[in-house]
Amino acid sequence: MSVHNSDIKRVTTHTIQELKNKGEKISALTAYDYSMAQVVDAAGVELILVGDSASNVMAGHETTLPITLDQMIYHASSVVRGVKRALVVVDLPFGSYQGNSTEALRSAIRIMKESGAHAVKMEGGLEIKESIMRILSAGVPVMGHLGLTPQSIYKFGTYAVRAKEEAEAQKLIDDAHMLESIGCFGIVLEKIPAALTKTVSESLVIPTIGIGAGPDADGQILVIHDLLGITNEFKPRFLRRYADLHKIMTEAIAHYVDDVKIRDFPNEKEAY
Ligand SMILES: Nc1nc(=O)c2c([nH]1)NC[C@@H]1CN(c3ccc(C(=O)N[C@@H](CCC(=O)O)C(=O)O)cc3)CN21
Ligand SMILES: CC(C)C(=O)C(=O)O
Ligand SMILES: [Mg+2]
Repeated sequence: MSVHNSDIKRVTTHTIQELKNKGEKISALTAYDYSMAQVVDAAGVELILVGDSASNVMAGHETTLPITLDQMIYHASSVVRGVKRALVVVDLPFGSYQGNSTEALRSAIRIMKESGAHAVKMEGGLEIKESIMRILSAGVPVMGHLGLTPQSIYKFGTYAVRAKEEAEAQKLIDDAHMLESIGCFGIVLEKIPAALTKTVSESLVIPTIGIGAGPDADGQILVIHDLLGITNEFKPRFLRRYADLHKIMTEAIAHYVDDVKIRDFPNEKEAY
């Protein structure tokens, strides 16, 4: 091995800030396992999110609510082992931080200690301010998440665009400034009008990372299985599919089945 981990310049929360300062857009994607994290990291993505979307994509649940802190730690530790360069951020799952700030701090510390990740992400604004402050005080970088917050789906009822109304837009702007003022290093903005993303991103020092939030966020994030076209049914307007792996994987597997059936696999060269 000529290249050791220590030879690679790691992305930190400061690197992410410098990208915004330079006017360079930030690329982010999710990953939930070691093999996918290796590919995503080596392809040059700066921020890898171990999203609670693992609840949907990995476990097949309808919502992000069922995934547990232990399960998030399992996914996060697997991702960390596959990453040499990117900043690894982990979603605090539903129920692990909304109760009180002591429980929130305990959850964040478990993620940092048991997975080796570099930061946590939490959904919400003023409602969770005390919890975010406790975690930041412990030296754990925190990323905010405003707009469509899937852990609150049963409060809102739909996955429709958020903050179209003036009052909700103003609350989002206030929450974003509050998150910056207490020391969050970035904020995910999910499924809000592009004009609101522009306003928020231009008035904040810290970077915004958008999903369904238009072109003016300081960075973009997608779920990796959506980008690769593995999730076949999920086709919201904001998604661009860069490959049709669902088709490629299905054809490859069907070809294998055929080869087994016709006794072509394994052949002499593949046997001992
Ligand atoms: N595979 C996957 N990709 C994601 O981006 C994702 C997850 N799972 N799970 C957690 C959250 C949920 N997210 C979502 C969920 C639904 C829409 C959405 O636009 N759904 C409908 C429209 C619903 C409506 O307008 O009421 C759609 O067009 O598919 C967007 C983001 C984003 N996250
Ligand atoms: C969609 C992103 C921002 C997320 O929170 C997740 O994947 O869980
Ligand atoms: Mg999430």
